[in-house]
Amino acid sequence: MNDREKPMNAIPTPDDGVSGAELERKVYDAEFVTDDAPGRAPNRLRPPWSPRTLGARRWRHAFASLVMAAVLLWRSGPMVRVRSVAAYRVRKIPQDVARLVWFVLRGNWRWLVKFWTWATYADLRADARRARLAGDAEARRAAQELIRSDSQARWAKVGICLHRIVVLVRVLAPVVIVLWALDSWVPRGDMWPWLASVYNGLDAVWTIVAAAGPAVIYTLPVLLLVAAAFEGRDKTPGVGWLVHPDRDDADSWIDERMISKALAHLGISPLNQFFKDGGVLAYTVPARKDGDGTYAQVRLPLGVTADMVASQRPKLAANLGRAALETWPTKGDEDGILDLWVADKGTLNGGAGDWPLLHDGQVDLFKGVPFGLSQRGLVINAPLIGANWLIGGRPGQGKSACLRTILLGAALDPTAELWVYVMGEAPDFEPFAPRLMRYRMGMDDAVAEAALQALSDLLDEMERRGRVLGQQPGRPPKVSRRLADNRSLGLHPIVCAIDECHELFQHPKYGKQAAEMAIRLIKRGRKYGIVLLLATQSPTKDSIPREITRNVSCGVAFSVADQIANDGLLGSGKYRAGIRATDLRMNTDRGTCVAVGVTDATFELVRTFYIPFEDGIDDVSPVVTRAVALVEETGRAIEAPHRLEIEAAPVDHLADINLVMHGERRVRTQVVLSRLAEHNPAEYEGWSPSDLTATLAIDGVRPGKSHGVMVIRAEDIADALTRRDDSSLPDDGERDGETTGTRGVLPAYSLTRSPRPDVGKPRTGRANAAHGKPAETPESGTRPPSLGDIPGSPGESDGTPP
Ligand SMILES: Nc1ncnc2c1ncn2[C@@H]1O[C@H](COP(=O)(O)OP(=O)(O)OP(=O)(O)O)[C@@H](O)[C@H]1O
Repeated sequence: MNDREKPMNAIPTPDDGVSGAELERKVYDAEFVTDDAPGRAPNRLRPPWSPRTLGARRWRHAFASLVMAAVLLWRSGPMVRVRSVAAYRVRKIPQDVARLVWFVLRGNWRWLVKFWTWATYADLRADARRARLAGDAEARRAAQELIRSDSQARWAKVGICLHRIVVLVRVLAPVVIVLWALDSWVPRGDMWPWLASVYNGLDAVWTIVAAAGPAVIYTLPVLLLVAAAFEGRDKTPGVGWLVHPDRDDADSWIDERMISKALAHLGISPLNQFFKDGGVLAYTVPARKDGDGTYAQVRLPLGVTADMVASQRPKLAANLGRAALETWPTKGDEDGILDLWVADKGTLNGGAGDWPLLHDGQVDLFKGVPFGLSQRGLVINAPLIGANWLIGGRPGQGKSACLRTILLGAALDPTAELWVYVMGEAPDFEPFAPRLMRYRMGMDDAVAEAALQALSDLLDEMERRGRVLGQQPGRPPKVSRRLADNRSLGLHPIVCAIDECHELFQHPKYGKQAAEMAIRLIKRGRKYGIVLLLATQSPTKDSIPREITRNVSCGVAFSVADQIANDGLLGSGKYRAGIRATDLRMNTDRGTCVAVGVTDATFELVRTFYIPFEDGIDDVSPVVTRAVALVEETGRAIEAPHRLEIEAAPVDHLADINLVMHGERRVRTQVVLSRLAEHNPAEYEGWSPSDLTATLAIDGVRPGKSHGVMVIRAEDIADALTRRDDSSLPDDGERDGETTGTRGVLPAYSLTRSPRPDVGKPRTGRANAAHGKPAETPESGTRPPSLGDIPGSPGESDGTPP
């Protein structure tokens, strides 16, 4: 390459055939093309790879990153909040200073008043005055006596104090004088070493006291000022002078002033009048951070109820700068107390996150199953034992997913027995099949019939459990973890879930019976570890019996259309009390529900955990596999476990009624019923007056009327008993050998249940098809592995309910 071909900025090398001097000259003549910033003198001599250039670049880069980070920090949420507070405080400085001065003055005045009250017994004197005006001589004498004794006690205390001071001075004075004299006459060097070190220690203490003295003297007035300002602070609720921002800053927090302001603009006349007259709301719980939001409790003024505020929820939310879903005004302990919880802006939009038991963990059903996050951001453990659930909402809002989460938790308790009935074509529970003892899914009658059979079997099981419990030492009133763990008793938890249950209750053939049985189970099964989980799209009074909605302990409502559906799921009056799933937005708030009965709180706004089972994602099956392994590990079986069969002790209703008459001539039927329930809850709890009438009718007794109320007469019962005893004498041809005790038991529910002639007819529902389990069809001579499958138990032979 000749010189002309070389680029201007090429560096000549000795190989180019130039001398060192030429090389140097050429270098000076050349010009480096650098990418330095314009305006800066080009670094002609330093090549871009020189260490100094690289170092400078690194510095520039570091500086740029630093600036970038500072900008990001400046714009971050917490910084914006800090800035807004700081700006707010700066704006308020003059006002705050004036307030502080006022507080200090008022604080001193309050101290003076307090001292005066204390010194002159002003409060007790006022009591005495009031008593005298009221003519209450006793109270006046008591107040005067109190003043006298209090003043004596006060002077006695002063005397004791003075006496102690004198004693102290008497003891200390000689010691101090001796020490002082010794130190004055004897040089330190001549003293015993221990005495010298005592003096050195005293010197050190004195030096510290001398140094700290001035500091204390200077800080004391400041402390006094702070204390006076604190004493003189505004004590009316809702007034905070340090940190409360205005509406502009409402994104960050809510305080009493903002709540009062928001309430003052709801358009509720008595509330408006209250504020107009200068009223100040009393906050029984001042606004405080509560989970992901703010909670406050307000005592409303005369003429205003919490319901009135709840009905203005959208306006209240707007006044507080929140969405309606983020604002929860509800009735407190009384109608006049408003519980208000306001979510931090936007926090409810996030999901609940991963289910805590997704990858590992086990469940104790007696402690509950994690199923969602409360509005306070805490994990809610769904109570199952002793509870029944009704889950509802508009289609596609997360009911089945919620039911699946609860069941999946239940599956992780190896002692739990699970039954699932899906009254529609939905594969939501297919992956559960290996862990389920009973599973039917489909839209045909056979599934409805199987569900009815399940309810009937659960009722039988309930009776059996009642008897087993009755035989245990101490007659425990309900199943406990300890009893459930005792396999020989068969008292383990049974969880029966019915998805789209309205299809069952509205079934033309089985609906009525299913509803009756479900009601009995819900009312009485809780004690016996039997749990019913119902999910429905349609919680109206036609689709779900009123008695069910009234008696379930846990109601869960996803987004619902109206007040009827809301109260059907959560209980009547909930809508009026401000507990409204109607505010949950369809699809936007999918997976979020309003739940009652799941905690001690009046309601919870729950973001439910979601365990996906759709679009090729299946997080459910691995948990089910784990659950099955757990069952196997504990040596249990998914199939019908052994259950202790206790011979049903024959219940003699007539004798029981006679017993609870307590020898009285006439007893009201209602009283008899409550005494019977007390006497034998397993048998009589849930009995209605018509049950009693029907039972008495068997023995020819009819309740009569006395003073307008239905009563049972002791003489009628005694006659019936005599008649019965006579007719059961051995020489009675017809009833030969039959004693009272062997006449069999009339199952409590038989009064409301009629035999089902169709049991045993062909069924066509699908069962566990995906998992290779045999379909439960009568043709194959099998029926669902039911509680009747215990050897020797009734119904084993023909599959007919007892
Ligand atoms: N907790 C949740 N978090 C996030 N998404 C959810 C949650 N629960 C449900 N979803 C979404 O909502 C969809 C519908 O849920 P799901 O099938 O449980 O509704 P559903 O109310 O039972 O509907 P349907 O009444 O039609 O049976 C799910 O496929 C899922 O994508």
